[in-house]
Amino acid sequence: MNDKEVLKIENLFVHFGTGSKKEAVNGVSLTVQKGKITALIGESGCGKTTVALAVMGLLGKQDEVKWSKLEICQNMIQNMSFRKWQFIRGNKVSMIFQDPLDSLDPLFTVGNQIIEGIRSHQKVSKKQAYNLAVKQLKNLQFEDAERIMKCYPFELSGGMCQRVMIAIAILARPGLLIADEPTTALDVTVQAEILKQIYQMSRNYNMGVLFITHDLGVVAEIADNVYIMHNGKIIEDGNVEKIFNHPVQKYTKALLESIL
Ligand SMILES: Nc1ncnc2c1ncn2[C@@H]1O[C@H](COP(=O)(O)OP(=O)(O)OP(=O)(O)O)[C@@H](O)[C@H]1O
Ligand code: NI
Repeated sequence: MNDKEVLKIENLFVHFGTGSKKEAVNGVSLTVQKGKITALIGESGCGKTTVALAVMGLLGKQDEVKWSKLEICQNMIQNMSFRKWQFIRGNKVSMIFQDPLDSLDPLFTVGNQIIEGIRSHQKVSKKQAYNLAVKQLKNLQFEDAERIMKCYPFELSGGMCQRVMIAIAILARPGLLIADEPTTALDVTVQAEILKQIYQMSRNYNMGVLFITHDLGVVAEIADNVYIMHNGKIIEDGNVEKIFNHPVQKYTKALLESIL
């Protein structure tokens, strides 16, 4: 891994203990660069989320996971050592999940959770953290950010919880952000603003982003590089211009035609 890269996966295989006979992820290799957005796209069930969960060390004990190389922000991951994953998850990587409702703690206010998140990564006072939190929420289209800070998760809609999760993930200033369909639950104007935020964060803080989606419009808008996944394998990759204008594989062409 060179110092421009924040994620390097070589030959990742995942086989779910409880699932079908075939591999959910079948020899995937990909790289995410600093300050760039790398999209992982493909139809539902092709294995995108499974790749993300494997990188985060979040697959179950009964699942078989192996790789030739997995490197995150200059940390070589040899096996699923719990402590190593905790360190990496806490310090280097943030993930925004497809379903936000499971990710917030129902017992604490939104403000509490954002402030805690900031203070576990940056040495700032509670007041400074509060101000950072309010500013970030405003950037994510919460006009009444001060009121939102006092709310419990159950008082917010799914889309609002998702934006809170995005605030927490961004404020952790991770080297690598993994965003799994982060805007699917949101309406179009909010979605556009959030994509802009993720884009700016990646440029301003040199954060590498692995952006999982099946929305090619979104990919065209923000991605620098693209990996096309099909049946557990990467079938084509390249920069966004190459993929959209000069696709090689039949599957990629079909995928592109389906949105035109
Ligand atoms: N916990 C699990 N146990 C068994 N099989 C699973 C499990 N999670 C996912 N799978 C299977 O693994 C394959 C890949 O699933 P995955 O969730 O990674 O797809 P995806 O590309 O993220 O799809 P989507 O776009 O719908 O989110 C699917 O066939 C799915 O049914
Ligand atoms: Ni998924």
